[in-house]
Amino acid sequence: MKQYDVIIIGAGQAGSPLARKMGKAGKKTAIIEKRWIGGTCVNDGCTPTKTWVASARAAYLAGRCNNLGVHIDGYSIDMPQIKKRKDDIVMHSRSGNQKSLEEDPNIDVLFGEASFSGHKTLTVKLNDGGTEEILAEQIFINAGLQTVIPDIEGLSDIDYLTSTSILELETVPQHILVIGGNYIGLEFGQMFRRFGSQITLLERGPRIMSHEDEDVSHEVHNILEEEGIAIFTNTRATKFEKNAHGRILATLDIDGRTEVMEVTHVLVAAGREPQTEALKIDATGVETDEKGFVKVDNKLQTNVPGIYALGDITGGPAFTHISYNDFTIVWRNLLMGENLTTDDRPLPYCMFTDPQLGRVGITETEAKKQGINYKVAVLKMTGVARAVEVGETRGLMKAVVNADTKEILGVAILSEEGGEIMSVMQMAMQGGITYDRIRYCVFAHPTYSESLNNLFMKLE
Ligand SMILES: Cc1cc2nc3c(=O)[nH]c(=O)nc-3n(C[C@H](O)[C@H](O)[C@H](O)COP(=O)(O)OP(=O)(O)OC[C@H]3O[C@@H](n4cnc5c(N)ncnc54)[C@H](O)[C@@H]3O)c2cc1C
Ligand SMILES: NC(=O)c1ccc[n+]([C@@H]2O[C@H](COP(=O)([O-])OP(=O)(O)OC[C@H]3O[C@@H](n4cnc5c(N)ncnc54)[C@H](O)[C@@H]3O)[C@@H](O)[C@H]2O)c1
Repeated sequence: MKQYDVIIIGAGQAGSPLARKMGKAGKKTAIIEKRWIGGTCVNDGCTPTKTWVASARAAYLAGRCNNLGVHIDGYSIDMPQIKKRKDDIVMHSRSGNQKSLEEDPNIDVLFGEASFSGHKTLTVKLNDGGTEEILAEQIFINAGLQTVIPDIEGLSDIDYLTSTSILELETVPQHILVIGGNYIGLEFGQMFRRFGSQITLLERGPRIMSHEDEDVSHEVHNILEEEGIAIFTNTRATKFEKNAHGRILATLDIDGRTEVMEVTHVLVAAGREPQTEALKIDATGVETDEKGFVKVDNKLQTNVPGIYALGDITGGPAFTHISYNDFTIVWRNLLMGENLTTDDRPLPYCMFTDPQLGRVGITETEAKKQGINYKVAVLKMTGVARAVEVGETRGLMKAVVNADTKEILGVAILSEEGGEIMSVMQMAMQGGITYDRIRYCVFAHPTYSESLNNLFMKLE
């Protein structure tokens, strides 16, 4: 059995940078990856999807540039080229990541699936064949999530798509039924609508994006419908079958009413679940919750000293920047003697629909629930000079503030580059800048951020 100082399971957004830091610190390190270096974000998450969102936006702009007085004869979608551009960007990132790990003499990269065979021992079923037994005092689990496949009659008999397999398409599907009305369903739904697919989207809850405020989710709903996406809420697919023409017949329960719909493709976007089963984690005594997420304390250590878990597998918010922040906490605590925790870290995120939804802090619903004496400011993008000038007037800016202290508690920016505007607000929130100061802050004209003046003037 080969002994290491450190073993890392999963080369995702926390595992890869942690391996590099451990190797650099002279620790004999093994990193085990069953698929590709870089994990979900680089290979089948953020990077490829945002690359495709950019192509889809180009199509959208081409379709409406007449409004700006620019006439083009028409445009067409070259899906093989769109895919190749995405593949090139992914490969560039993946191979750069892999090279940086393989170049370090202290790091062994093992391609295979890891499972625990004992307290701090692992068996790696190598992708090339054979197995390897390894052990270490310090083990870091960064195994991430996988798509949840709902238990629906006939689903396993049709060739359904997931957020991973859809990225291999070289043709534009005629009609996609999307199951799930949150990040993955909405980003892919809008993107493929812009590539030319007919999109029908099902959400089992009463509205899409159920964790956002109702007015925000309503606005996104309207924007997507305006682009031609059919959205059914309170709806579930109950059965799938193939007809004689090879098309898919989906039986839907739409708010209690049954309807059969013919589609060509089904995209499952109903959530993601932890990849703990294959890890055989029971052998270690590490505790997981009822869904299989690894339980950790605020320094990301499990109940077994020396075994840590980072990123999505802990059940925290499933975002790349959170996984990366987990890495920075563990690395600085263990190698730089710091005493950092996950307590009170901000949670910004951005949904890359167009317009984007940039979000940080609490929603109005949460403020109400917490009994805070709050005030809300809302500014429609039609009232933002920059938005009018560039012709991007869909969406709104919303801020929730503490009425007593003037503290900014949360914002939702649904606008072009909403993620960037949200980040300006995040900096203010972290720096303790209250809304009354932003109201009279001098911003360059005419930028989107300048309209934060007007947003907070709504509170006068
Ligand atoms: C379609 C899509 C779009 C997304 N877009 C965004 C976005 O725009 N912004 C954002 O912040 N987040 C986005 N996310 C979420 C983001 O990708 C994840 O939060 C992030 O990748 C999590 O990183 P991680 O390090 O925790 O896990 P991962 O990146 O999933 O890495 C885990 C790695 O562990 C490996 N592994 C698992 N089990 C084993 C095992 N037993 N043995 C060996 N290896 C194993 C896996 O193969 C994987 O490579 C998106 C996700 C998806 C699916
Ligand atoms: N821009 C981003 O940051 C980004 C983009 C994509 C994914 N992600 C991450 O990936 C994770 C997974 O995203 P997701 O959208 O797949 O999952 P999700 O859990 O966020 O949303 C799934 C949606 O599907 C619905 N649903 C579940 N089962 C259903 C069914 N049988 N029929 C109809 N609707 C059903 C749920 O009510 C929910 O609205 C997210 O938590 C997010 O953190 C982030």
